[in-house]
Amino acid sequence: MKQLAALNKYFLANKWRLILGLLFTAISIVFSVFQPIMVRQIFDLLAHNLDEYRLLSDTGLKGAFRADFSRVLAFYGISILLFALLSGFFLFLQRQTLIVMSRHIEYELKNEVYRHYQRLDLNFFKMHRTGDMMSRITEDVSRVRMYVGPAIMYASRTLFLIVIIVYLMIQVNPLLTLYTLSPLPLLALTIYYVNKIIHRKSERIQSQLSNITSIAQESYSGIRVIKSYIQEDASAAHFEAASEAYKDSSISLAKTDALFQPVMALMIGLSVIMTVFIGGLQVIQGNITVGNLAEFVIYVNMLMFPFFSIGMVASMIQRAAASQQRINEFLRIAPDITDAPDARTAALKGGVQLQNVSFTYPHTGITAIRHFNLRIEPGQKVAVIGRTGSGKSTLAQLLLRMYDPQEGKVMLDGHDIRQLHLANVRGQISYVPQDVYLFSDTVANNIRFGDPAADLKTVQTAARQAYVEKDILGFSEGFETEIGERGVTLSGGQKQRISIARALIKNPDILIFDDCLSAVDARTEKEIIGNLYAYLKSKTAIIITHRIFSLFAFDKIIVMDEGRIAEEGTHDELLSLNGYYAELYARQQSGDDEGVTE
Ligand SMILES: Nc1ncnc2c1ncn2[C@@H]1O[C@H](COP(=O)(O)OP(=O)(O)OP(=O)(O)O)[C@@H](O)[C@H]1O
Repeated sequence: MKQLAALNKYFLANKWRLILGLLFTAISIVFSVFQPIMVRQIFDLLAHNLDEYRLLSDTGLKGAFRADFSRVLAFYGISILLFALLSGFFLFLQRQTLIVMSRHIEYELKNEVYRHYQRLDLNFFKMHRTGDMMSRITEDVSRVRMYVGPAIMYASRTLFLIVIIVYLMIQVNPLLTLYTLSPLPLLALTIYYVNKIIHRKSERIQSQLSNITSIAQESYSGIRVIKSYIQEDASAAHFEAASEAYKDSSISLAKTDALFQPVMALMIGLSVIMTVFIGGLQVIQGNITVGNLAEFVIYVNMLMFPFFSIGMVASMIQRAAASQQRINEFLRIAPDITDAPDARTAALKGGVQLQNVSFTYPHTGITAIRHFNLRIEPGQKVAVIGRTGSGKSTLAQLLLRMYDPQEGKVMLDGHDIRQLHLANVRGQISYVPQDVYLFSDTVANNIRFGDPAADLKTVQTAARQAYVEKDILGFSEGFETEIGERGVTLSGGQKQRISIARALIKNPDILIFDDCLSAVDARTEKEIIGNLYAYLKSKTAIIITHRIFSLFAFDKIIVMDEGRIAEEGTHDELLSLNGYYAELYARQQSGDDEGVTE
């Protein structure tokens, strides 16, 4: 249960709601125990006065006696109603404080987990499944809420009720109390175990349901492949099998649920019978009054739910502890890439230097960069070419400080990148990734992601520079067109260019384009490069590519191979080397490969 201690800070932050909630619970219970006491008084009054009433039957006082007695009964009736209303009112306030508190804690915990995810390194996201991360922030947080709200509410109610009622019962007759309460622990235990079985079955149903959802989702996304391979029937059979497993589990849960109520009723019945039987004997022996017996029967009924909830609360707490442990597991992971204690902020001009850098991906052990040295002066344009898997994208990740190299230094304008604030580094570099990602939002907002304060005119200019404005104006709602599942479907080339516009609008000093023109045709590519040439005039640009852009006068071209620089120089210098670059150029010229962009 120590996992749940992590939630104490939230209780502290919500202490007034908690204190008031507990106070309202106590008040509500005090009002509720008046009812059995008054019932006892009515019964005793009745028993006592009935004989007197019979004696008066021949006198004229009978009518007056009845009227008086009716008034007393009415007084009791109204009082019971009043106390029930007051108890109900405080019960309402109890829920308004404790359940509201649990919703606040749920909100704060969810935000804490989300904020933590945002701070974690890329490595964390590579090592954990998205579904796992999502379930910890949704289902696990919901289970924890059951502890911080309902479990506390039921537990405090149970505790107060049991203490007060058992005290009152003992006052009347300790022996009868013992007999009456004896079946109740059994009830709590039964509920606990039945609840565990129900929970286990519900969990299975939940995972089968998510399996069904993902099968359906995959088949909708891959419908073109399914149809073209005529796999509709196989796909339906796959879905049916998953549905059947879900149906069987649901029926099994319904059976357990159906048993639950009768078992409860049996236990309650047993307690009441025991009370009436033993209590009746006690009345005959003159140890207690008939009123006490009636009072006891009400107490037993009042104790049923608290004992029932002991089992429920115990399993709620167990589940919450398991969930909180899963949440803590992630919250305890600290990002490796953080600001150094003495981190500084610098206005970068665009100088980039890598000194003997070696980098191995921590979770796979693949060495992607080996003893790498490179110097780029501010304002230089550099092309990075190389076979697939040669480490080009990894180089970009190191410049953005998504990872720290195990050896060597990455420097920006002479500052070790680890000595600069992370936000300072990433704020001055624009990166266009290889696998473009656009959010489900409007085109304009997707571009604005690079500069949230940008007005429409600036957005339009960036789109024009990325040579995508014409395409956007062709959409039904122009820049306000929604992208994503429910919006317009963009071509790969359009996505790439919107992603470039997003990088340009940021207006940084250093830009890294990671093979981001692979999906556009040669003519469009030429236009973009023409536009970029003007835009990049005073900026440092690193263009990772598989194609040779001979139009673009790069200050330097590097050819990478297995994480090292294999060739380095200008276009002409590299051609004269007669190496990989010259070979690629020749291949592109002859049309064996994609054409050289000219
Ligand atoms: N996130 C990662 N985790 C583990 N290994 C990785 C990761 N990204 C890349 N690698 C590995 O590092 C090596 C270099 O990959 P990288 O993506 O840098 O190559 P690349 O030259 O950009 O390739 P491409 O031209 O296909 O994009 C490859 O062997 C690759 O499998």
